[in-house]
Amino acid sequence: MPDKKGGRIGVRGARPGPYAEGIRFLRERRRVLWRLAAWSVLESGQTFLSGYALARALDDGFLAGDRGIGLAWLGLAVLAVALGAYGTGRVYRAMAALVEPLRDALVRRVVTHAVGGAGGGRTEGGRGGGGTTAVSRLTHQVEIARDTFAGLVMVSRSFVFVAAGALVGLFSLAPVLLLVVLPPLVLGLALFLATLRPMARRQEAFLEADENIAETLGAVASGLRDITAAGAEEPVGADAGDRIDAEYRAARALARWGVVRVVAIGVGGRLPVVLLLVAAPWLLGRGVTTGALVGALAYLQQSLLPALQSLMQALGTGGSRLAVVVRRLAGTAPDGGGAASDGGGAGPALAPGPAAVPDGTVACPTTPAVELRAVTFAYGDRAAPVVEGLDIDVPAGGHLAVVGPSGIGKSTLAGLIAGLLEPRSGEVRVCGEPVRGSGAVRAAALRVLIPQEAYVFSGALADNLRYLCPQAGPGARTDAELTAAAEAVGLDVLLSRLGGPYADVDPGALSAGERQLIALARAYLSPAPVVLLDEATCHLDPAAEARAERAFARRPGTTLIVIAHRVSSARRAERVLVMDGRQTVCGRHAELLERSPLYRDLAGSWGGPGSSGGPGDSVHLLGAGAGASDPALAPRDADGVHPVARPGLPGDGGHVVAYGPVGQMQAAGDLGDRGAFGGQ
Ligand SMILES: Nc1ncnc2c1ncn2[C@@H]1O[C@H](COP(=O)(O)OP(=O)(O)OP(=O)(O)O)[C@@H](O)[C@H]1O
Repeated sequence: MPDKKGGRIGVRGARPGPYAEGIRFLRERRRVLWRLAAWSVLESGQTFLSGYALARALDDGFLAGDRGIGLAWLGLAVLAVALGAYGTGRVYRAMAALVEPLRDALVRRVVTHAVGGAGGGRTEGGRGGGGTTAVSRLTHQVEIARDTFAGLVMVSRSFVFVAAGALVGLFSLAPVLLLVVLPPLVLGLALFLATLRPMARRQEAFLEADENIAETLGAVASGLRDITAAGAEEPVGADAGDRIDAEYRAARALARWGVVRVVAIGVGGRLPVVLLLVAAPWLLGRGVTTGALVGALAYLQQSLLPALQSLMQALGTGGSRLAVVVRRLAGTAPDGGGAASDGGGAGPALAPGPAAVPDGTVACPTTPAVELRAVTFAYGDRAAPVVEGLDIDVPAGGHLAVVGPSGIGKSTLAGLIAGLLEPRSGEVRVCGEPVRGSGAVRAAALRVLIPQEAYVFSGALADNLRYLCPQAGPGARTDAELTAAAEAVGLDVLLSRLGGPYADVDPGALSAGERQLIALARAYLSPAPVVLLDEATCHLDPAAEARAERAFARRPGTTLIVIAHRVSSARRAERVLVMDGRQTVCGRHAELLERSPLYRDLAGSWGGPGSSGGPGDSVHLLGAGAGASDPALAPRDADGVHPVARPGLPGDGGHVVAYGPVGQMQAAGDLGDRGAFGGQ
């Protein structure tokens, strides 16, 4: 909305939108447009004569017994066709003068933006591969935009001039013909125009659904090992099925509007013919000649109907495609954002969002890095929930250990965070991205899950290690980085023994622990900032496990969640989540030893009580209703620093475990007969 000073509220000084730019582009090329129009008149002359000459040839020539006149009129029509063809050739030349500058302008913008983006810190120091890929992808889109734009201009122009030629011809033959032809033609056109907007929206929805499928299947194909390892075939299959269903629905909605469009073509293109035939006696009675009737039919069948069909086809599909492509290009999002910003063809290299930190690991742009909100999950509709009403916040850079008896749901929790399992209710986010639905692919790129079963494939060790890294651009790993990662997680001995990163590995010849080390180094090298280790070190000895975990804890920008099977793992973590159904609690190791009988038992069975908490560690065991009255929690809640008690959790089964910033514990519960640890 323009404001009183003539600017635009909120966008003063901003770049004009793509459509405004399009209009300006055309205005600046008025001369080319006039040239186009002038040559198009030759085409309309041909249309005019196609009916008029036929009518005259019949009425004044063949029906009047004068073949010479008849043939002369037909000859004139043929001459007009030749002239029209010449005009069409000139139209193409004028068209080049219109569309090539458009292409140049779009390419200039894309390249400028990509180069600027590379300099703006969105690519990792010195690596330009992602920029090259993005530019190549976008210049391809520019070609699509140019071709589609050219097609639209050609077809719209052709319709206007053909319609003008035909209508002038009908009027010249007998004005009363327009009475029969014009109403259905106008009605059909109006109906078609009314379908444009809704159909464009459906078309975009369909394209988006289609891209979502491609994206999901791409992610599934590249993550098959993870999916199999985590036993997530069913939910992943269900997710892909949902997307296929969504595309099916989008296709049906599009098809419904397609029916309206067919009706529009019928009304605008076919109905005039029928009406002309039905009204023939009436028209003949009003002085319309046989030749004029045949000429009118020729106008309808040979000129108007094909022009109308081409227009509808071009505007219907090409218009929507152009709108999508132009919006992406105008957004100058090298990922091809816009409708497909949820991954539609977006390469990770220049994707908007998290910035790359120096070592190529993506930094979480948000904290908490992992959020669970009132998450309830069960394996099956009638099964008892494994996780119920769970809230967890793990701050970016945090280190959480998850412990609990066998079968309590630790791997399930890892699967939920990784987005492999779909909660019955609640929401899971990684670095602010929902792990299911629209943000799933982005979230998947932000986390890496290493399960207990380490998969190593036959081939070069380097290929195994780079398996989760992009080939080029940010996150692509040099040989030196491979060696450094191997050193960090404790794979260095094996690496030397095998003969370097390019030595072949035979998975069968490796021990379970060695395979785990390779999987750990692979996760270490991935650009994902959130690392989930689901008993991924269980085959390592305690010292090797400690070395690997410490490596991840020190890895820049990393949020580490370890499903622990040794007390030493829990002791190393900043916080420990003790999964115990409704008695799930979270706290420091020392606090939990004091407060959680289960944790004490686990620690005991693991072989010792471990260390005690340091000074300043304190614990709030919250009994029924304590959340509201606990003085330690009330001010935080009031300040909105952290959500605490959640009375709205489903049923009475909810519990809240909130893991605040490092060095600060925040927790409370919707307690009832349950408890949660909190401390600060
Ligand atoms: N794919 C599945 N289908 C049905 N039930 C499952 C599935 N995976 C796990 N469960 C059940 O869910 C519950 C939690 O299992 P989960 O593997 O998450 O526990 P866990 O704490 O990781 O166990 P462990 O320490 O033994 O690995 C168990 O009762 C388990 O039998």
